[in-house]
Amino acid sequence: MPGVGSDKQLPASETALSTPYTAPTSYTVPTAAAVVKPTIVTPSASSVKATVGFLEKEDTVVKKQTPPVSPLPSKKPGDAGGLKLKVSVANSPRSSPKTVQQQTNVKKAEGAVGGMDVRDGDNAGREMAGSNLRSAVEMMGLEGDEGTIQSSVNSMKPVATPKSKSKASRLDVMAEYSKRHGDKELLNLVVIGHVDAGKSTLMGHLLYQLGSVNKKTMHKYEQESKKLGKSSFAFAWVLDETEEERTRGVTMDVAQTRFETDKKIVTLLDAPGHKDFIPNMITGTSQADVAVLVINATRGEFETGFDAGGQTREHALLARSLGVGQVIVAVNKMDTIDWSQERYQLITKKLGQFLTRQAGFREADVTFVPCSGLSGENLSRPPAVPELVAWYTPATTLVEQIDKLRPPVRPIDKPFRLNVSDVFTRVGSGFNVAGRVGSGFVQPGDKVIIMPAAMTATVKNVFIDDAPEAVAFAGDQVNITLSGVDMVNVNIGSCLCDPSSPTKSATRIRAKIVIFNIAVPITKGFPVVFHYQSINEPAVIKRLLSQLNRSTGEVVKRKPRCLVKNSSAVVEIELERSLCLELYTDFKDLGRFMLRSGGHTIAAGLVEEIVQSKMRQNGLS
Ligand SMILES: Nc1nc2c(ncn2[C@@H]2O[C@H](COP(=O)(O)OP(=O)(O)OP(=O)(O)O)[C@@H](O)[C@H]2O)c(=O)[nH]1
Repeated sequence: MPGVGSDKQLPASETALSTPYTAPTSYTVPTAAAVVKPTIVTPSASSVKATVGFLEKEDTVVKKQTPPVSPLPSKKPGDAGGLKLKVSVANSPRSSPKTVQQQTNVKKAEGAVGGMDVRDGDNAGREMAGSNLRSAVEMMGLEGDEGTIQSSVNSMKPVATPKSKSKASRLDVMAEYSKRHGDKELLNLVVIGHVDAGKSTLMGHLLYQLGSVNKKTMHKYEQESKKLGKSSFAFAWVLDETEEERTRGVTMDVAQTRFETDKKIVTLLDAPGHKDFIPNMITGTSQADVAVLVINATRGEFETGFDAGGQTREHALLARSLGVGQVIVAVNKMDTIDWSQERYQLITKKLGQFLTRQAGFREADVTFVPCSGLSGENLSRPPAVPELVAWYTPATTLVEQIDKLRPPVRPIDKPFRLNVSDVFTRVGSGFNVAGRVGSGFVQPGDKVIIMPAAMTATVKNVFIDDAPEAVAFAGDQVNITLSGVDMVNVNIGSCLCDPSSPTKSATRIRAKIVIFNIAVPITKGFPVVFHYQSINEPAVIKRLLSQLNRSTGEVVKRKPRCLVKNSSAVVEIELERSLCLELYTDFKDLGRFMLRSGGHTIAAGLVEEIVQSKMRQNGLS
């Protein structure tokens, strides 16, 4: 079958490094039609406990750029859901689809850290999945066991910060919040997995089965993909929208859309699997509550994805480190192995051990589903293939598993934060920003401070899925019309925040990090790429302050000379330019970051302290 199991490689010319840094952008196609209103859920005490600290986060970039000016493209008939958004870390104007070159600029940034080419990774980490990783993950408060999670994060419990009183007086926010808490729960779900595992096909087919894509559009995709000799990618085209993605059969950006099940309204983020686009995958995953990890069950292909160099482990570890607490493993392409129970059991056993023992997921938060994205078996309808029905009992479909996922706690009682993922003008409403509300809530009429420019602006309108709203809460993807500030003061990566509690802008931070399975130890001056939300920024590990016991977090050595694989430490990191960052103790979901080097993820970290802050440097304000 075409495409099955092929390891898609991009031509070298397209992955070559040439420019040192790219700012993120996003691509939004809101529409008045088929608007799906999100429902915010107040989780039960048990779900709160089980999801300590695992909340979605926001895009941030600190890079001066000319804001693109473009009207919003209109929705195409048959597009899934009411909103389709491409989230990426490339620097194209928001209204243009990403090109391979733009996408690979991310990699260029990594290769050019500190003026040093670290692409080949000779001095960088190789594999994340070390045998001792579990204890490292535990130290980060990511331990699967609930009790241990609690004790691990006790020392860094978020501090409740007061919400803006002026806002609360204008609208009974909690009443509004409860009103929106309808029957359906809102979930942000990222689809991850090794390249070619079938992520886009699986989700495209699911969207089709759920009626989010009409027959006419699907027929069009079938015809057009056939013409290109890529008929097996027809369902993937639902999510892979750009010409480059379709002709190459490679997802490059994170595609965002929505679908509804009986119990959930799901914001779906389809992440790229190719290793060149890990920064984009991080962007998407940092906004997710839960994940579907897609596995290619084909003989030899599961092994390739799971073994050293495959993205299965890296994606799972990244997701866990970025706060995703629940994962559904979709064991896909079961049709290629004749629905073999034996093979399914082998895969679920190996992955189950890895996810719970090394990646730090709780056993109860890992579920498995056998399916075929291509044939549509066991996605939204109970299986009918006799070979599967024979042993898969009781049968649970992918949608039923999604319905069982718990929504996270939305930090609406925290000060307002929105990291800007897009800046644009809109016909009829003027200057807009897009992004996800990271914490708190926002209403038309609110005054906000834009950081790091430190400018005040007024919120004129708040839109969710292109419909005006009286208030938007943490977790909502919004477009906000601003007035009282010049557009040049707002960039992708700027943070809109509550004037009574503005965000911090950092150039140097103290952070607790867990180091993955790196090949070369980290020493003072080690260049890294700092990934925070949707941005990536060159940085340097300036000081190694202490090495920690991976299990207890106690200091075992002060001022170590180097940090080896699978260890944990407190370090000082200097950022090339200032970033709007949050402390993990204040905003647990906004205080996490990843470090990469040489194209590999080498560590996950928590921001403990802003050591140095520069508000106006490098033309950022
Ligand atoms: N036989 C079979 N082929 C599948 C199945 N799911 C996907 N494929 C094929 O696998 C190939 C890759 O599918 P995609 O959906 O593009 O995979 P992906 O994981 O989204 O790829 P990237 O995002 O680029 O990593 C296509 O040729 C699909 O038709 C399946 O369940 N069975």
